Amino acid sequence: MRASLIQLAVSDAEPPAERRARAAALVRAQDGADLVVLPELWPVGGFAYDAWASGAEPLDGPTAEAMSAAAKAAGCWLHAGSIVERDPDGPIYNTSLLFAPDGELVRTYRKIHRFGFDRGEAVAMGAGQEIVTVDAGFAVLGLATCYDLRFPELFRALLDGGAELLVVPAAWPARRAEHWNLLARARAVEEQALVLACNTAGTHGGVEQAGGSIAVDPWGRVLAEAGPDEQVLTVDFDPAEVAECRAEFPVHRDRLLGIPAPVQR
Ligand SMILES: O=C(O)CCC(=O)C(=O)O
Repeated sequence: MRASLIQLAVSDAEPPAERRARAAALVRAQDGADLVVLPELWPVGGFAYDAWASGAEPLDGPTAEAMSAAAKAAGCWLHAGSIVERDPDGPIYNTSLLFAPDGELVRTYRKIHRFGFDRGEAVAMGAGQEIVTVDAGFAVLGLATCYDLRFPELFRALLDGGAELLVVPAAWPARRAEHWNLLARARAVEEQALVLACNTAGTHGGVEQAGGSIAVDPWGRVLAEAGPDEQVLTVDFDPAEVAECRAEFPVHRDRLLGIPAPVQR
């Protein structure tokens, strides 16, 4: 299987419609790939908080429409990264979109852990409530977004939901690039899963991005890794390796289920 991680450079200067057209053209060009992944919040300029409310879209809005057509044209699964979703009955959400090769929007995932560091996302967005796994035929995908990477309990829940391939779009700052790389590998080792983690490049909302999109196998080995600038990272992977790794080293068999409450002495 082949994946393309489109590490898009997102800048405050590029008008959203141009960025959307550019992203769609990049997806269409990946016609040899089985799965294409875009990063987090690229349609609204990532960290450009001021653009979130005005850039919010419904699930059949212009980004979903362009990405559906691009997935169909390329004939591949497309994790289109995330948009700011406008829910007519609620708050806005940081929502990932997953399209099948026929262009159907098969699942969405609302980011559960909002980035509370500078309060921006935690104040502006609603929190997702649903753990999302999707059987894509070649593997069961587990969906998470950016800051979620810091919360291993989510990934354990994805494992319990059958996840074999963890897909993580992000807008991860350069300041914590080592965390990004280390956590992507840690999640692969812990869950004995493949990890495809696609970041943005460039600087948006005044925050320089790490790039460094990464593909990791279930043993924690790096299959491919991007540099800091815009690029399409292509990687070949074998979904069967997940079951092989879990059979050869069945660590999940030894899990402590029903962890007792801590005792303070
Ligand atoms: O956890 C981090 O260091 C970055 C998280 C982040 O930028 C996000 O979730 O948007």
